[in-house]
Parts: sequence; C-alpha cells; structure tokens
Amino acid sequence: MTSVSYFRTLILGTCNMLHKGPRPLVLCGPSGSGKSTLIKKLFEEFPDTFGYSVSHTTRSPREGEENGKHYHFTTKDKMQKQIEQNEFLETAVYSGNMYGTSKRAVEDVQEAGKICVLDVDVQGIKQIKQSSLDPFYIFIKPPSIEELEKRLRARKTETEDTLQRRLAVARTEIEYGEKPGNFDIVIENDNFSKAYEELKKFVISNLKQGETVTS
Ligand SMILES: Nc1ncnc2c1ncn2[C@@H]1O[C@H](COP(=O)(O)OP(=O)(O)OP(=O)(O)O)[C@@H](O)[C@H]1O
Repeated sequence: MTSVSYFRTLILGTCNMLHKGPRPLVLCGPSGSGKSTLIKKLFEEFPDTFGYSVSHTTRSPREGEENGKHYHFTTKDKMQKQIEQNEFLETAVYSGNMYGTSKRAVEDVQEAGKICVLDVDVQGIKQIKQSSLDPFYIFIKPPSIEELEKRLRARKTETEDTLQRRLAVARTEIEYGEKPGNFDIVIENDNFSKAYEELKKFVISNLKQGETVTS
C-alpha cells in the first residue's frame, strides 16, 4: 500500500475506533516561517483528510469573505460572553479586533471525520495547553532571522514598520519554540520540500502509533 492510501485508511480506522476525530495538529512559528505554505500543501495532497477550523473575529468582513467559511463574524459583546462561558480554546487581539478559535469550530471538523489543523501564535499555544484539546504541537522554525526577513520582504505583505515588529516578535517566538518540551516536533523550514516531508512523516507516524495503541 502506498503511504497515501495507507494514510487515508488509517485515519478512517482511527475515527471509527475512538468515536471521535484524531488528535488535531497545531502549527506555530514566526510570521513568514512558512506555516500557511506547508498547510496549503498538506491540504492539496490530502484534501479529504484535513480540515481547517473556522476562527471567530470581530473585524468586518472583507470583500469576498463569507460568514462561516472564512471566519465566523461576530461582535465584541457576543464574543466576550462566549469567552466567559469557556467556549473558546484561544483568543487574541490584533489591531483592536478580537480573534479566536472556538471549541465548536474544532468539533465541527472532527465530526466531519477530518483532522483539525490550527495555525496559532505562541500566546495561542499557551492557552491551548491549558485546555483539554490535546493536539500535536508543531513548531515551524525559519533557518535564520536574516532569511525570515528576506522571505517577508519578498512576500510584499508588510510595511517597514510591521516587518520590524514581526522580526522582533520572531526572536522571542523562536526562543519559546526551541525550548525542550514546548513542542512535539521542531521543523526547520530551510528547504521547503524537506520541511514538508518531515511534517508528513511526523503526522503519518503519529497516527500509526495511535492505531497500534487502539487496535
Ligand atoms: N523553504 C522556503 N524557502 C523559501 N521561501 C519559502 C519557504 N517556505 C515558505 N517560503 C515563502 O516564505 C513566505 C512566507 O511563508 P508563509 O506565508 O507560508 O508564512 P507564515 O508562517 O504562514 O506567515 P504568517 O504567519 O504571516 O501568515 C511565502 O512567500 C512563502 O512562499
């Protein structure tokens, strides 16, 4: 059996045995480290296997964004109430807007029989560690701050100001990411194909382990 077909079979088996979705994957890493690119490739290769949890936000929808698909658009009052009722795994504030991942959003993916993938910052990781989610924690590390700067400049999404802020945050995030025990695996994204293969191998081998334990 090829690794791809084994992977598909394996996940279905795990779902049936545990009566709930397999453990989610939480990816973390500095802005520009390559999380979105790695996740995109994983979704392209295994379109039926992984699902992204839909985050909540209090910001206004941008053109083309659909409620429930790109985000769950909500109000500050409503989101605050839900946070008080412990309905969120993690929340953060960026540019005055609230963002967060609800427990329901993860369950929706799991109930569809998929592995839930989350992309969160270090603050989110610390909050998720206080929850009962029990995911695999994956840190994506850039080869160096200089290379990170190069990639962020090439991406052309940042102003000089946001770039400098992202680089400053990146230093503390890398320190947290490299601290033993904080993550199940640290993947250095120097060569993209190599980093992707490492991610895939980690996911497959951990699901294999789960199957051995439960069968
Ligand atoms: N191994 C690599 N070598 C060269 N460029 C890469 C590599 N991996 C990713 N990139 C490029 O680096 C840029 C940043 O990657 P990406 O947008 O995936 O980062 P991110 O961690 O998701 O950032 P953010 O948290 O800001 O969304 C992109 O333009 C991507 O194409």
